Amino acid sequence: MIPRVKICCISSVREARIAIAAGASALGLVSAMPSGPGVIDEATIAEIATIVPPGVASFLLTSATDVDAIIAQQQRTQVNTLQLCDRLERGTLSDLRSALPGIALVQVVHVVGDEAIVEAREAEQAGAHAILLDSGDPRLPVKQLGGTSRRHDWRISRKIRESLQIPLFLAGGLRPENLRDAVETVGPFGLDLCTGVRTDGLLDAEKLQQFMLTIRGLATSFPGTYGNPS
Ligand SMILES: O=C(O)c1ccccc1NCC(=O)[C@H](O)[C@H](O)COP(=O)(O)O
Repeated sequence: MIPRVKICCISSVREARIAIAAGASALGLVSAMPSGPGVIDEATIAEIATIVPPGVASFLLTSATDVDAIIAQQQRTQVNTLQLCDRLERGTLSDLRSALPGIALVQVVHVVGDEAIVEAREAEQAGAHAILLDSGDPRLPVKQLGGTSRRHDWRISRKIRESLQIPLFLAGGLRPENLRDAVETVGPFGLDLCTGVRTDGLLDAEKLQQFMLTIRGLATSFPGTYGNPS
């Protein structure tokens, strides 16, 4: 299976069109965060969401930890996928599923150590449709919830992938040069990247093209990347 590609930190309709034309399966739209380079305002997120065609997912990245606030964000922006970059503190994934049928829920787990394995399993059991592994650190005084351009320990990511039945996205420091290693080591359902396809903060069509060509050149199949088919 060739992994899906999610291009994150999309900052304009123009960047969205570039990513879609290059073959991205999903676009990441980053709302207010405690830190990071990719934040845009909600009006722009809503504008971009309107031009995303069927078959391409529009992910709203949120740092909110209150279910009611997250529901309100989805209603304002009309995205089809919510990426929860932090742990919920008020309400549950099950509450979100009930309130927003048809909206996919992707729980981010930051791989800081082995405890991420349990965290990912708990999110699956709580109702996440997919898990996204990233390299932030929510324990810092100013939380890092993504956009770090750092890799984490992909051996832990592989263990997590093997323990899940739901799709796994891998994020954090991905670029054309380490793509093969990432896919062979982790075997993710999808790859998510922000800084690796940007130059001076802007989406770089050439880097993106290089990334997509490298992905398509990966002829190997990776059994088990989407649970167990039985
Ligand atoms: O980019 C940000 O500002 C950001 C801040 C907080 C959460 C997520 C953020 N970016 C979106 C992503 O999820 C990135 O695609 C992901 O962290 C990978 O980023 P990178 O390592 O730069 O490829």
